[in-house]
Amino acid sequence: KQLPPGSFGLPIIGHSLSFLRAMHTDTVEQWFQRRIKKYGPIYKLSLFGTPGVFIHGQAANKFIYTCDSDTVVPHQPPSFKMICGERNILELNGEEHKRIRGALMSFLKPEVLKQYVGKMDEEIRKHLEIHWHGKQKIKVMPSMKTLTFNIMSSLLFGIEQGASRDALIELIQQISNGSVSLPINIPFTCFHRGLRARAKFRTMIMDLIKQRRAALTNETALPQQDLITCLLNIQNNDNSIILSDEEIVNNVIVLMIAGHDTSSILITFLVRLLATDPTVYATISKEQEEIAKSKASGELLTWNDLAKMKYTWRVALETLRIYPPVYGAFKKVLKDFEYEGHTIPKGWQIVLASCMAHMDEQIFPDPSKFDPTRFENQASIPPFSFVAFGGGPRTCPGYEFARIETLTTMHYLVTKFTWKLSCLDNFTRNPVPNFKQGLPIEIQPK
Ligand code: HEM
Repeated sequence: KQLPPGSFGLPIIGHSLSFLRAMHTDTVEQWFQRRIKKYGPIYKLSLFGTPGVFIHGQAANKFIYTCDSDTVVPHQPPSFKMICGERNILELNGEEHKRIRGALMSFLKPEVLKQYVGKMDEEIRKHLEIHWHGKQKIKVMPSMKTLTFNIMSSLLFGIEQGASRDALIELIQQISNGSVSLPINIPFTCFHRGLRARAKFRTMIMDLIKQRRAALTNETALPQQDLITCLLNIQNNDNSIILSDEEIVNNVIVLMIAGHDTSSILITFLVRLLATDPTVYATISKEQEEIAKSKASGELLTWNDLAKMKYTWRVALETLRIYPPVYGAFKKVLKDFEYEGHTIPKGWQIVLASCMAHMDEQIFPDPSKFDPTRFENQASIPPFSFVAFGGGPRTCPGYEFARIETLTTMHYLVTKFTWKLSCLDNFTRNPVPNFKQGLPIEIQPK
């Protein structure tokens, strides 16, 4: 067998410590590049106790994202399955994955989500009214995390502001921390807290399922009122249910984890960018003010308004190119395969640095330059080279959801406030970007 070049480093520890250090200092790209110089573009390494192969680039993205699920599947830490549940979208493959994904898309597709622009708009205005108006200083990152969490609770579960929602945010935080922790179930560990939070969350969602099922039977709920109602309402051709109640619980947990951290990071980077790039600020401001002028006072944004925010979305995509919330992916090898003349053995993991393609100067000339015009003609960007939302059959199903909440939030921030950075806050990766001080800004109403 022609295994890739490289080394597995220290026994058990492998390269984990220096990799984690690179994540913390957001120097993962340089970390990978040093080894590329030494071993070439494909090399073996050992991370978190598992041998693996590092691959990157547009061709590698295409190969992995479209590889059949008998050969390569997503690889989550063992704690993820124990806390989120066995039947979540990230653990399932092939037909099972398709079924779950199809069910989630029945709510997350644009045709359904477009009805919810007004609801998101209300959540965002309420949030700014409570947390921004009348304030001089804001920590953007925690504020945006609360906002995206609230939007998700309202749209996915129909849980509006109040005690249940506050309880939920705490539980999801514990579940999220526990899902990527060492699976040691003794009091005071993150994992233990995560398991307890999951049990409480499960009870809450099971209660909601009962209520929504009753409302559907009495015809007091609309079929697409929220994600849970939508999932209960869809059926196979023979009228059998598509998702069991347990599957609904498992997948709602994954949606909450996958959805609220990522969008809040994008919005936080946009706020930072607008404070430091006057040209981008002026152009976004003009676009958003024109839309605001076309609305009556208090009128909610619509799907058509979002379609006019073309420049703002290009800026968001360019922000995702340079600062992708999800930098890469770990995958598990189920059977030996050949890649670029190397054998990748069963049992290894693939460390796919998918977003390294964002800095490929053959595809994105002068890649460090912030240039939203790159996204003027999206069709001209080669497939699998802009992968902030992944690619292939597992492309992020939350793209449209993220687009609506990002554009609506930016509309109200730009038309209602001006701001400047309180300090030059840096971020670490953990594994998603996290501003050390939460990105503090000073704001003024417009
Ligand atoms: C800016 C915001 C977002 C970014 C950058 C993002 C990024 C990604 C990426 C890169 C993947 C693929 C990971 C892989 O290949 O291993 C993914 C998958 C996923 N995302 Fe997102 N995401 C965002 C927002 C959302 C939202 C709002 C939701 C839910 C409403 C969501 C739900 C999911 C789910 C369920 C998956 C797994 C899909 C599957 O395995 O079929 N994401 N996301």
